[in-house]
Amino acid sequence: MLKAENLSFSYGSFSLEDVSIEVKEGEILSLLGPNGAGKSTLLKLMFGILRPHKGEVLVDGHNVLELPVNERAKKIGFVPQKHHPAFAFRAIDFVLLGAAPEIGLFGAPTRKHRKRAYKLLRMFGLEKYAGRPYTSLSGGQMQLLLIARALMMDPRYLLLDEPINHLDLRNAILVMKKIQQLAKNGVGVVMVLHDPNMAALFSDRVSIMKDGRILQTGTPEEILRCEVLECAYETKFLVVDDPVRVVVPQVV
Ligand SMILES: Nc1ncnc2c1ncn2[C@@H]1O[C@H](COP(=O)(O)OP(=O)(O)OP(=O)(O)O)[C@@H](O)[C@H]1O
Repeated sequence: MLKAENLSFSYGSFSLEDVSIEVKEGEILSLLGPNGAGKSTLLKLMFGILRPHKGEVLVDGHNVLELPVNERAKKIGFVPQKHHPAFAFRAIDFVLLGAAPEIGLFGAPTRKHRKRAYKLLRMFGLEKYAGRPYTSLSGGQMQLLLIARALMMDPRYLLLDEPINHLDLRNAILVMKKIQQLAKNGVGVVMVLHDPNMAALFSDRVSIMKDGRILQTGTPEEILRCEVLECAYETKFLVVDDPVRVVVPQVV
């Protein structure tokens, strides 16, 4: 279980207050909420990049801040929202960067690391791009590569910040299906999404945030309702349930 318990944190004028969420192995939890609600901040707290002023993050019972980097990387993988590589790594070398906590600053990847990196490229259908510069890949391919990099240490939990941002629908579905497959293989996933319909299709549970707080957590059916969405986004919505739940903003 990856568990954030009563987290509080602030950056000057913004504060996250008393936030608790948890995800089990094999479960997908989506985080929704308007811009600036604190979703990315919550993921960074869960990964241990930020230190909460109050509360703690426990991964399988261990405080995430007390784990050595190498141990934490075996537990949690993180895919950040923005990525600007310093230079044009080849796709295979970019994936190998995910093993850095194990390799260390002065070490070199072993045969085992290379084998795993190629296996991940194959898993995402990217093996033919292994030698291509990361920066020459499409948005969807880059997103898959970022996820592959986060999987190098075979983590039990994956934190994904807007994994389908900027992707067309075909690539978005491709990435979401890969995430679903990882969850079927036992990985616990927390992902930030902006599209409630993707959350409805691919999540076991949804948490909705506003102003640094969790408004509500529940099944997609419990959360993706007009009252909850209108409270979070201050916009009118239409929710249709046939044949699947569809959320549409009301524009008239
Ligand atoms: N490094 C920082 N220093 C100061 N304020 C920050 C910093 N990072 C984020 N913030 C502020 O904290 C608040 C929450 O930001 P955060 O990125 O967590 O929101 P979010 O819900 O992920 O937003 P979005 O959907 O736009 O990505 C915002 O008001 C943001 O401006």
